[in-house]
Amino acid sequence: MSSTSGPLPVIDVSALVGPGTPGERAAAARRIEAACLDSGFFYISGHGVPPELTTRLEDAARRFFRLPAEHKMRISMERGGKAWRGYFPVGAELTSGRPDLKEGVYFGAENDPDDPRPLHGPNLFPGEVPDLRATVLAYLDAMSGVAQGVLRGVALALGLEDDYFSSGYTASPTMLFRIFHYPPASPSGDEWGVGEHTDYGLLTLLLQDDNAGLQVHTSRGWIEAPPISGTLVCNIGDMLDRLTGGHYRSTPHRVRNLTGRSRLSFPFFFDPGWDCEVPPLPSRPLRDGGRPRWDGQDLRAFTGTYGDYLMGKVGKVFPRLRADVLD
Ligand SMILES: O=C(O)CCC(=O)C(=O)O
Ligand SMILES: [Fe+2]
Repeated sequence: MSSTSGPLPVIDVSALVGPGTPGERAAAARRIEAACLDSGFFYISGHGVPPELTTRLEDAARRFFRLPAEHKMRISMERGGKAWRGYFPVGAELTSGRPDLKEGVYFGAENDPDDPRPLHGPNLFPGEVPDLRATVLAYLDAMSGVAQGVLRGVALALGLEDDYFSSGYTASPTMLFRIFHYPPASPSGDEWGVGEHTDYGLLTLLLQDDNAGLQVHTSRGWIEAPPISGTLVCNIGDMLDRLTGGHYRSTPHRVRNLTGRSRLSFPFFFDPGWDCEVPPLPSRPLRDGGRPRWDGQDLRAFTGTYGDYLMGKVGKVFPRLRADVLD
């Protein structure tokens, strides 16, 4: 249960996200590679997202969570149906089989109402916080540019063309975005804001307010990933772990808010296209001989598309919504 403090690297990605010389890009890629081989978690600076956009987002999110419960329920996930968008109250999501001590709103790319794919469709925005819509959509747009830049670095690190992801797996990415509010946890209880899990896709980019709570399970034990102003926490998901034969780690993490204050976080998930299969790269032998990972799952054994993989996970974390999404 204990966690020790241990710094994760802060990597300047400006040369990958914006203009950069081949030398600068290669240097950033080497730092990303070292972090991916180690814990699979790092901070990024130089991402170019305007601070006023993140301030606006935080401010609008705070106003939303302060609304009376019945107002928040006007955009409840039940109304989002198979698009899997909208608000869920504290206790409705079960990340690792137990209710999480958090409430939140699920968003994604703004899709057509007739999009036949599960988890695709229009977002639900609250009428009471009218600026949230434009702010979330601007933030999604900014994040997809940052994610393509970080993946350019990952591609270079893997010895691939720098557009390997942007012209392939993420040419038409699956993008999900959430805003979470973690009420303070009781220091004597054993409630988790988010239970231990790994993320499902390629990359997660996490904005945190100034309250700590995120913990990462590295080979040196559980360490904290506290907020660092102006940075985002970046971690890799199961699909990048699978693609690299386990060389890049999709590392378990969890959240416990012991600050005594309300914590807000904003994870953005940048994942392969819905219909993409993500087989391991041919040139990579399995790390540790393909030893099963923390949860006993063998990522290599899965067959199917990223959409299939994601749907398998969704049914577990939102059992009540499963019928909506799966029928
Ligand atoms: O809120 C956080 O700090 C992390 C959230 C997270 O791990 C997730 O949504 O996958
Ligand atoms: Fe996560």
